Amino acid sequence: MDLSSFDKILVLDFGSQYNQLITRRIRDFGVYSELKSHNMSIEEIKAFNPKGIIFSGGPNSVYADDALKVDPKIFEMNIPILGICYGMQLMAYDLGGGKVDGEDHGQYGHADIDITTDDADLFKGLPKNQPVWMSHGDLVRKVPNGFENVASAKGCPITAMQDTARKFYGIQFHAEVRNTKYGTDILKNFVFNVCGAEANWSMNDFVDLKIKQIREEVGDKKVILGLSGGVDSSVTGVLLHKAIGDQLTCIFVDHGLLRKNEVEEVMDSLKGKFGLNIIQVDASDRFLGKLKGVSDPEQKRKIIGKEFIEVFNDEARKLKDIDFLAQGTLYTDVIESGTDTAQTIKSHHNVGGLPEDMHFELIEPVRSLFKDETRHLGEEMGMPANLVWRQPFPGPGLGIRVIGEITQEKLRIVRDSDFILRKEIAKAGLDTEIWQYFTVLPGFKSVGVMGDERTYDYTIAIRAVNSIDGMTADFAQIPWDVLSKISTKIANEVDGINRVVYDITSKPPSTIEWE
Ligand SMILES: Nc1ncnc2c1ncn2[C@@H]1O[C@H](COP(=O)(O)OP(=O)(O)OP(=O)(O)O)[C@@H](O)[C@H]1O
Ligand SMILES: O=c1[nH]c(=O)c2[nH+]cn([C@@H]3O[C@H](COP(=O)(O)O)[C@@H](O)[C@H]3O)c2[nH]1
Ligand SMILES: NC(=O)CC[C@H](N)C(=O)O
Ligand SMILES: [Mg+2]
Repeated sequence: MDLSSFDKILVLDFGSQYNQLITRRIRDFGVYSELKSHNMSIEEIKAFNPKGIIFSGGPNSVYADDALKVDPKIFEMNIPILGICYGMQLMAYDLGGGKVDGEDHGQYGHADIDITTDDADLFKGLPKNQPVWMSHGDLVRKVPNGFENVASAKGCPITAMQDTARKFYGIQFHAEVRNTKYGTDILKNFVFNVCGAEANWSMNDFVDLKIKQIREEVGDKKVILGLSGGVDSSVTGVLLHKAIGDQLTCIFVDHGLLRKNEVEEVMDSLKGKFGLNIIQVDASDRFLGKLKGVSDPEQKRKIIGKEFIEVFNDEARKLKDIDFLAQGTLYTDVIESGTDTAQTIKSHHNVGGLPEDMHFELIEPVRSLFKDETRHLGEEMGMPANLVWRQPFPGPGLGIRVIGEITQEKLRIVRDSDFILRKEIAKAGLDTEIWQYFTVLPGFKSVGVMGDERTYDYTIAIRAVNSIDGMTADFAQIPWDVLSKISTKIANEVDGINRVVYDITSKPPSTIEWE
């Protein structure tokens, strides 16, 4: 099996935080799609043989010195092109006769657009007036030669443009985000009606394709996998085992930052299952030793990332002749850690936290997927629901839930309060409904009164969110009576806590974890 048997849509990357969302929406339609650099050569594009090409959004301005470009010959390939935001501006700027500028403008968030013609290919079958999501500072002022303006919005007279003869299209808004009500339909109109693609790809093909790629890459060499018991590394482990069998050894690291009973639970759920061979390493002293006295979140993440690799190195030395390190890295970890074109939000330990002088070659088969896609991949491979739908737990563990310096005392408080929270959430039957929930120790003290005595103790925060892919999230609305029980139990049973607060922020503007 190779890619030539599928219809494909190529997405070219100009640096938007949402670029991979475009490819995954298209994969959701059953059409194979990949994100590639805007620098891709015409020969490489020909070899990929896409049915259509999409230019993503991006932070630059098309008229600036640092603007990212495409080879102009792409416009002569006779392949349909859709430009989104920056992508549309690039077409307007590069195709001749168009005009783009950034004067007195800026539109971020909701907007209502009007489709101004009955013959707008991308909006076939959709309402003439519809809500979209914008995020731009520049505007197309004049459409390029051969194009017509087909939609407008307040403050954005040219919101969509088309040249039906060449099959070139541009939209100023982001069809790939969920806030654009008919975004999926607009992308479908492009993929199926304009490009004529067929839905002939599925997650099952992804499994076959990855197994083939992994076998080619690894050959007869050996691989260790960082296995946390979480969704991403477990799915990666099962996939790798299908591909290379006993050439795989899994390393589960107890870094002293795990949740209560986690070591036993992980070993119970995975040891001897799916053919996985697991080595458990107790490395808590070395992690906690290196973290002593460190309070900066990015520094903590980098120390944890480096120490993980040190542990993997030590284990690889014992096993001998290990060339590859596998991880369950997801696209969210990659984009938030920063790329050539995207900014660093936080260094995920398994990407931005890796040391520069690493001796392993990395194997990360789910690196282009989002959490929900990885879950579907796990289901596709027959993994049980309790594993696939387990809530995410970050690699740096409780280390980024104790804000500032980590001490044993603070770890105990987060661990015990998290345990109570998880128990009560499960009792209330909410554990399969809320995407992720945990407690955070902000590290300040406040005054309380318990048993007629003054206390001066720590505050604990409850963080609970709903999300699909971890890129955006809303705070979960846990019923008051459940919250009330949790609060009472934590204040009564966890020594050192006299106040419980509830985090009611979404992502953005916050992130899910506090560090
Ligand atoms: N305790 C650990 N021991 C070994 N490897 C780990 C550990 N924690 C994290 N990793 C590695 O880091 C990767 C990223 O961690 P992350 O928490 O994002 O994924 P996960 O634990 O596999 O899944 P989930 O997001 O559901 O918790 C993991 O896929 C795994 O390869
Ligand atoms: O393996 C990981 N290593 C990390 O360094 C890391 N930081 C955050 N997370 C998890 O990623 C998702 C998004 O989290 P944020 O909104 O906090 O960035 C949430 O599910 C977080 O729990 C991490 N996972
Ligand atoms: N999201 C985008 O693609 C933005 C494009 C461009 N940087 C602008 O501000 O208009
Ligand atoms: Mg995890």
